[in-house]
Amino acid sequence: MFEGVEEIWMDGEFVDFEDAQVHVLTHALHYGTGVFEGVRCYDTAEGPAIFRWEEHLDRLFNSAEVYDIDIPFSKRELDEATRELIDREGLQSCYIRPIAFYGYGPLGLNPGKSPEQVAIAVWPWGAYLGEEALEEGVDTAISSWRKYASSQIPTNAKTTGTYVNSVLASLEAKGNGYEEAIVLNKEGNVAEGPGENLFLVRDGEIYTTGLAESILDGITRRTVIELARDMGYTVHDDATISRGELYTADELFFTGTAAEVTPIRTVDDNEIGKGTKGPITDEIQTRFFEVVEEGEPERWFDYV
Ligand SMILES: Cc1[nH+]cc(COP(=O)(O)O)c(CN[C@@H](CCC(=O)O)C(=O)O)c1O
Repeated sequence: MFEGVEEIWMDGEFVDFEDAQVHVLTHALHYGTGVFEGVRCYDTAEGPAIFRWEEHLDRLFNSAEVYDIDIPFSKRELDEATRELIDREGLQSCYIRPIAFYGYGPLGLNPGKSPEQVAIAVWPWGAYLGEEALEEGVDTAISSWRKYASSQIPTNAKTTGTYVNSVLASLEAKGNGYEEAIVLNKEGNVAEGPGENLFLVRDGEIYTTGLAESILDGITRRTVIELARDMGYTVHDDATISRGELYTADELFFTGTAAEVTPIRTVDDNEIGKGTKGPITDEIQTRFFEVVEEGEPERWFDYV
């Protein structure tokens, strides 16, 4: 996955890939006390451009605030470091992974005097669930693991430690021969995927789980809601979707920085629609890729 990656930006310096190490007693390794982002730089018609970078940086700093992580660099410094790293790696398009975390210091639940560290890595990352998935869709299963509630752990923060919930769901799905899981919240209604938001199409209208359903406020989710409305679709962005509604949906799809717009073709072996990418999903996916290839609207792109 990281073939060819030469350097990582770490705590203010560009370090060789193999030197980007942390101590085994790093606080975040033991207690999951880190926050991160997943961002894409696309090779647009006008050259490499980071997609909705400002929103991602805002979310990173907001996530950090939840855990009193005082990121010791400004958004501008992280922005400059990222652009320089992409340039030094000679990448036209890439996936960007900023992470801020409590480093090696006294252990114990109170991070106390642990240093606050930041690293940024970039690497080429193609279709998250596989190229074929973008065209044909993925086979999914409802996870037996529920999404943690926002009253238990803030779901508006991308916290490293909380991804064990996603890992469990993903391991279970793949262990049972499916490509991805769909996770229900503690009420038993649909939350999202382990690393994606979920959209449902029924009778020509589009639904996605509301932020109160213990989901991440996905930036791709915001993008798709806006694009779909611009295309004239009615979008219900605060829906409560039951498990049964997944089975009877006309179309389903995931959205995410890594997943982009990935159709869902089956849920628990039930075919969705015709068991392949639905027509509205196709329209939205096509529009999404037009946007990221053309670099339009400008406001969503920061050229490297
Ligand atoms: C739980 C979850 N929900 C929704 C999303 C979509 O959010 P957004 O990227 O802002 O549209 C992501 C992103 N998942 C990231 C990490 C994936 C990984 O495997 O790591 C991503 O897509 O980069 C999630 O992790």
